[in-house]
Amino acid sequence: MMLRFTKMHGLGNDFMVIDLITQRARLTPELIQRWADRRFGIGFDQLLTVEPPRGPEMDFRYRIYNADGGEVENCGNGARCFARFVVDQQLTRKREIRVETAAGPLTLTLADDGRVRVDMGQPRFEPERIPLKATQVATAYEFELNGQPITLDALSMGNPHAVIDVENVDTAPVATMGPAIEAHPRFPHRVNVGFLEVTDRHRARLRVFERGVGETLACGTGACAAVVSGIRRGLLDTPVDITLPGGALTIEWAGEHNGAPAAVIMTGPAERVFEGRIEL
Ligand SMILES: N[C@@H](CCC[C@H](N)C(=O)O)C(=O)O
Repeated sequence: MMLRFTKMHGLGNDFMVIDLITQRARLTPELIQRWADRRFGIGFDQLLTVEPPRGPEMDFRYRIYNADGGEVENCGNGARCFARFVVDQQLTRKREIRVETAAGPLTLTLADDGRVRVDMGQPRFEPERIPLKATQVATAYEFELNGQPITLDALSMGNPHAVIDVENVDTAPVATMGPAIEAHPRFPHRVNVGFLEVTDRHRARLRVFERGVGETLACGTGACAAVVSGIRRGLLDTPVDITLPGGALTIEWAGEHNGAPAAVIMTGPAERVFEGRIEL
């Protein structure tokens, strides 16, 4: 049986997108790993599936799998590509789309300039919701890594993120520190690791070592987590233009009011690359 798919990307964070409304497929971690391979497969950071919603208040269900085959809760660049995909494939005529994810509902809006605006929901700081082994909420957690002390912030955007401040992202130790923190025993579900350089109060640069993938050209939830962390620690003010190796996103966050964090808004591009069919 042949399965239709679309290759897409958001700032170079690339996806295989499969319509599971008009087609059927049983996905296994082994199959996803094989397809994700950039030499022997299609090549992607994440696989996204478009599925029928399970409740009447949602338009679609959106599921996300990392290149290592593991299903994850959230993907910001994927959410924008999801919105572009369902409109281009004429699966909806709406311009404001409600989708169900493993992290909760998301609202995706197609703007007139072709960019997609996503209400990414509330960030969460409680250690048990990240999850992170820590006794209380903080913005600076002390870690030991290969015998060296390091300080990082941690929060959840539906998926877990660590944020480390660096002077210059170009020389940040992403390839060495990224995998060591991703697999640190204090993050029982592993973690995405962002290296944040604050340029001024409304601009920042970021590189992300993604859980289950490695360093990617961009990470939408990582950008949201880094901006929220920067605003919470008094380093940044909303809105923030954050530049990743693959391009820039605009992130807005109105902070916390009466102990409740505001939702994070992410705006950026979503591109279709090609369509294909693969033997299942
Ligand atoms: N690329 C994504 C995040 C994908 C999931 C992440 N690797 C995880 O394991 O949580 C984004 O744009 O947010």
